[in-house]
Amino acid sequence: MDIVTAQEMYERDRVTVEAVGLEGKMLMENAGRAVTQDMLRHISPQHKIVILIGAGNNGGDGFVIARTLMNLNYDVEAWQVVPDGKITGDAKAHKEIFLASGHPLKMYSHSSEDLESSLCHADVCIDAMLGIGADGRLREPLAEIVYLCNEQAILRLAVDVPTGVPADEGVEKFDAFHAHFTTIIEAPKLSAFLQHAKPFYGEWSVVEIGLPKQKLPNCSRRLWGVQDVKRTLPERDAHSHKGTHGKGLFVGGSLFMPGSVAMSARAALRSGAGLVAIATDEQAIPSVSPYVQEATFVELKEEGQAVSGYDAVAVGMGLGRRPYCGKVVKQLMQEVDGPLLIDADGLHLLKGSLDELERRSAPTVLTPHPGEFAHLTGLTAPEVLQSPFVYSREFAERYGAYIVLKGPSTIITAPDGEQRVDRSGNAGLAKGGSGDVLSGILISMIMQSNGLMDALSNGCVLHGYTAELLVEAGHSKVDLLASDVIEGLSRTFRTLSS
Ligand SMILES: NC(=O)C1=CN([C@@H]2O[C@H](COP(=O)(O)OP(=O)(O)OC[C@H]3O[C@@H](n4cnc5c(N)ncnc54)[C@H](O)[C@@H]3O)[C@@H](O)[C@H]2O)[C@@H](O)CC1
Ligand SMILES: [K+]
Repeated sequence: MDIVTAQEMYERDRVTVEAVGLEGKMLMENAGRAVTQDMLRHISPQHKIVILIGAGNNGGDGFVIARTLMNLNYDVEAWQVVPDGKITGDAKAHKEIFLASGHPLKMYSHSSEDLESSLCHADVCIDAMLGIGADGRLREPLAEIVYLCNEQAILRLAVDVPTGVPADEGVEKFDAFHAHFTTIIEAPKLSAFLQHAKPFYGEWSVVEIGLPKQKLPNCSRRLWGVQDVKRTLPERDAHSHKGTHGKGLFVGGSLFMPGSVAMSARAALRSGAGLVAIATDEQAIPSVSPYVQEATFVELKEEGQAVSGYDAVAVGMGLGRRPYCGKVVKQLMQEVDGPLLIDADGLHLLKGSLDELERRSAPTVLTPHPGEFAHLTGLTAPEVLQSPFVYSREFAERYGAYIVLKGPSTIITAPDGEQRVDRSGNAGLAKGGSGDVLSGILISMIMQSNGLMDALSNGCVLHGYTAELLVEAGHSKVDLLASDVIEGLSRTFRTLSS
């Protein structure tokens, strides 16, 4: 499923109207009906419903939704919250159809008392005030109406985008309708994946309104989920041997942080890697080896390691930040001629050798969380969180690297700017060790897949989906450990192949 900016959505509407002749009025009818159908999941015939209708096409959708619900005999009060003169074009046409159908329309005047009393007696409030056309902070009377709605103990449903939420990234502060559920039209907008905007959407679903898929412009962003993994995960060949599934090297771990590299290596094996070697401090080997008995070991040396003969290398997990570790990361960037994944301490140390990153011709994968990405880019973490799509694309293009920007919505970016979003997982993953496990799964996927983007996207979903399955099957989001996710991979692979 594509993920679009407001501009890209307008372009899709334009192409639909111009290239295939589906008129705007017809699209609005489709949109209103599809949204109603979706919202009926949350509405019962006993509910009193208030629908709030704004000036633009989002309001136009509102007229269609109100008419559809009224025709189905639902108890609906439709409120137009802007002056008549502001309603134009397709929205005006649908207002006329609404009125000609004999349905009553209430007008919001300067005093909010009437609307407040209606909201007080309602069970459900549908927000069709503002969609992707929101421009700047909410102006009156919308700001006050949104405040009133958010104050009520009422089920709040939003059409396309909750009023006040910018569709795109880059906006720091806004007031907005706090929806429990949002029905998004055709494609989720960027803000549905931003930490500060996402809560306003509540749970969301997407409805299709008849845009001609074959004619739409290509989109460089898409959502990646379990179905995509099923479609693209390589099958294990019955005639394969351990070499077929790749030999990975994990560089990291230290006397006081032996667990990280151990978990990465074990996660790689659990997700199908054929052979795993670990380069770590000599003193760490006795504590790492019992946890990953299948691994072989090499001693991590200040003067450099032998890096040939591996299909992929990961560095950073539990490596520490001792002065010589920076040299280790630099040496790997210079000498690893296959895929190199840099995580955790490796990312911290990378900051001093970004020129090496730019020089690398083999693929490099960076797996930062927003704090690590902020450190790498010189941005602040709030800046990263406000505009993760644009900043990760800029960095990936500039340095020719793959970026896996981790979070509740993980954004995976290729050097050519292609982006995938994985929103699997749960709060149980917000624990030490999760990143190490993810790195192990990613290395394993990199070694077994043809394309790097599929490998990274599938790895992220496998990690998140495993946490979901574990919480369904008896764990809680509180007790879940990163090591449970490693052991849970067996259930995930079984589920995916059934
Ligand atoms: N053909 C299309 O373009 C379709 C559009 N659809 C709907 O149309 C929406 C987009 O329509 P529009 O482009 O008309 O935009 P909106 O309906 O989001 O709103 C634009 C209007 O809101 C007012 N406004 C903007 N910012 C404001 C603020 N901060 N405070 C108060 N008022 C503000 C403007 O005066 C303008 O009249 C989508 O979200 C979707 O719901 C659907 O009907 C499907 C088809
Ligand atoms: K809305």
